[in-house]
Amino acid sequence: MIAKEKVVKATKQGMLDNVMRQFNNAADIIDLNSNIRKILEITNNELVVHFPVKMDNGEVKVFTGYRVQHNNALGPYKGGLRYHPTVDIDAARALAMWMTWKTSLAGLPYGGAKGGIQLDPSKYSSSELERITRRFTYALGDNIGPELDIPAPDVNTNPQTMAWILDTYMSTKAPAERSKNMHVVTGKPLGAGGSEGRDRATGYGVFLNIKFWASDKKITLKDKRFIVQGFGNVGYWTAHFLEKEGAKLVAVQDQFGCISNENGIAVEQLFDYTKANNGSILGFTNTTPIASKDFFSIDCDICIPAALGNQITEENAPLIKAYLIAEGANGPTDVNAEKILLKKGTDIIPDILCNSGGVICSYFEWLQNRNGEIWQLNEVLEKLEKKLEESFRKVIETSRKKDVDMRTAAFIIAIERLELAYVQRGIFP
Ligand SMILES: NC(=O)C1=CN([C@@H]2O[C@H](COP(=O)(O)OP(=O)(O)OC[C@H]3O[C@@H](n4cnc5c(N)ncnc54)[C@H](O)[C@@H]3O)[C@@H](O)[C@H]2O)C=CC1
Ligand SMILES: O=C(O)CCC(=O)C(=O)O
Repeated sequence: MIAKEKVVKATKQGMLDNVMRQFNNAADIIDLNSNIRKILEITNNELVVHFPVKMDNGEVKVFTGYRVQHNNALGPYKGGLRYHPTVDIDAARALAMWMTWKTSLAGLPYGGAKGGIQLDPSKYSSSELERITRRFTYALGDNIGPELDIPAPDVNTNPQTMAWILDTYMSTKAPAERSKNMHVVTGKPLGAGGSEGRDRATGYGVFLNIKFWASDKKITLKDKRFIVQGFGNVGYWTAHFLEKEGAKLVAVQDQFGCISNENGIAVEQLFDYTKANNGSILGFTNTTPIASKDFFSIDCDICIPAALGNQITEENAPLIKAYLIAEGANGPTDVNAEKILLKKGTDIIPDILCNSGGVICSYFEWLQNRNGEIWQLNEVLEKLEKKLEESFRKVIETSRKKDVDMRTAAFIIAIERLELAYVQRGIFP
């Protein structure tokens, strides 16, 4: 049973402080019912687990895992699992809150959750990571479930991780119940109940949002120069679709460093190179290494942060030359940096809209598992585009109607949907 103790308001600087400031800003503008504000500004449930795992050399290590469930007024909790040294309770709280706003904005029947394990996966073998994931799943027990809380991939987790979770979770159920639990996680490999298109869904969604934005501004993406921070699932697929549209990748940053070429970096070749180079972009042909601190000041049209939170700060925001920031990552821009950017006329497609293609496709996977259906790739991508376009239009319209930036508009839509749910249920008329 998860402890029911509710968390106090954000006190630390960082992602939690950021998401709380974003929430309070929108809640003030719509004069959110004070009772509903009390519910939304804290998390429903928080689980912290310490679990032992035997390493390849026989040593036992104890790991710390988290799952924070922020809100489920609109449906089961939903959100990814991150394996990274920066994962802690505040990071999980912040990321869980963003999931609540994201699923609400997308019109999905979900709430928000997030979690993960505090570790550096590059230090462990594949079989160690499998054992860590399986023990974590046992530790989470029935605090996750197909109609309760549905994890998915995030930083340093992938379809394989989801398949281990599925297999472990199913093994705890009676044989006749097992196949009814396929939708306990999404982002699974195709052979293990995954959906066509989930691999590319987040990056495709980032790309589509950029395309909708460009079409709204009556500009074309051909020959536009873009930079990407993070060349993992989200960064790679975003770059893939932008390149297909005729845009030019001029710099990339990952955890190992930063490379640039103003004449363009070939996305598919870079992807193949990273696969053969332990995931690193460094040393790729025809590129110049540059200092990571200079990444955001590179001359370009579009900047796509697709790695970790709080990357665009008060320090580097004034140096950014891009006129559009498309947030592939969750929480990449801190609130003070955003003020600087908006003041100088930079547009920002906010994370809860820009990267929502992933969770929308997860919803499609969940529906397919639940209903015993298998959809074709084109069907998935068409449905995804339709949903994303609806969200984008709503955000643009609200932003114009209320004369607010796109993030504030997105938060207003998300919070108002939750407010309506509480009010209509008669809990807080
Ligand atoms: N995978 C998904 O479907 C979704 C992911 N996101 C968000 O997108 C972001 C990236 O996630 P994924 O692509 O799934 O992760 P990933 O694990 O596939 O890739 C992460 C990338 O970020 C780079 N990176 C890590 N630390 C860095 C640093 N300090 N500086 C620069 N680069 C760094 C890594 O080298 C790697 O290229 C995260 O913020 C995640 O929450 C958002 C929605 C859905
Ligand atoms: O696909 C999902 O359920 C959630 C993905 C995620 O963690 C996110 O959107 O940040």
